[in-house]
Amino acid sequence: MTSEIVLQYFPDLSNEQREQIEKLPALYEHWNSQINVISRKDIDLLFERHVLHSLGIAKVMTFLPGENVLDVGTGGGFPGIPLAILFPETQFHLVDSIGKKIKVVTEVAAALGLKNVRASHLRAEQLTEKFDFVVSRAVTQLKDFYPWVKGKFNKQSNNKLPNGILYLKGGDLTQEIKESGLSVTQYHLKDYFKKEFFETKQVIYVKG
Ligand SMILES: C[S@@+](CC[C@H](N)C(=O)[O-])C[C@H]1O[C@@H](n2cnc3c(N)ncnc32)[C@H](O)[C@@H]1O
Repeated sequence: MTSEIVLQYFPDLSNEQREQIEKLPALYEHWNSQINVISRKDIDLLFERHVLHSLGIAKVMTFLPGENVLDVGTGGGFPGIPLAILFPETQFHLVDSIGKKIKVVTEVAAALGLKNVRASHLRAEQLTEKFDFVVSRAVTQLKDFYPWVKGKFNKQSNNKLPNGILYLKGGDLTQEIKESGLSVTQYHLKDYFKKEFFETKQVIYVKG
């Protein structure tokens, strides 16, 4: 397994970032054997299906130094860990309602020396802090997700999009978007990544 596919689309990574990315397979193989956070068949495709997919958010948004980003339902750390590697000066708070997943995230972040990651065992609804952006993948439908994070955004926006949600989704989202009643912007990852896996994958942006 090689990190080539990540470097192909993110050629400007520093040596430290490359080293952190290259450490991921061994770390996830180790932790996945104890606590299942990635499906077994996906471990072989870690760079494409998890790391590069998570970094799809970075094709839509460049987080700024000092900004705060929440990853809701991070599981083993996706998309939060790859994004924290890419944006070392942005603060990431990774939360999950299952404690053993947070154990994996905490261990992986420590092994990578990531100083900008905090991981907490809690439900998103319990959070009282405010964030600039909320990221997520594979947690729940937009109509259920939005109320969890509503009102948790800093008022001041400094990026090309106002503070809000950047959610990784796939497949036909027509019904889901309609049911949510939200005004969304869809970014198609096939415009950035030329692999079949990304054919229907999107980043969904919702203003906070
Ligand atoms: C299918 S997993 C996805 C994990 C990760 N985001 C990924 O894409 O690999 C969904 C995760 O969301 C977590 N979750 C579900 N509802 C949640 C909530 N209200 N607050 C925090 N985490 C939640 C679950 O515990 C689970 O780990």
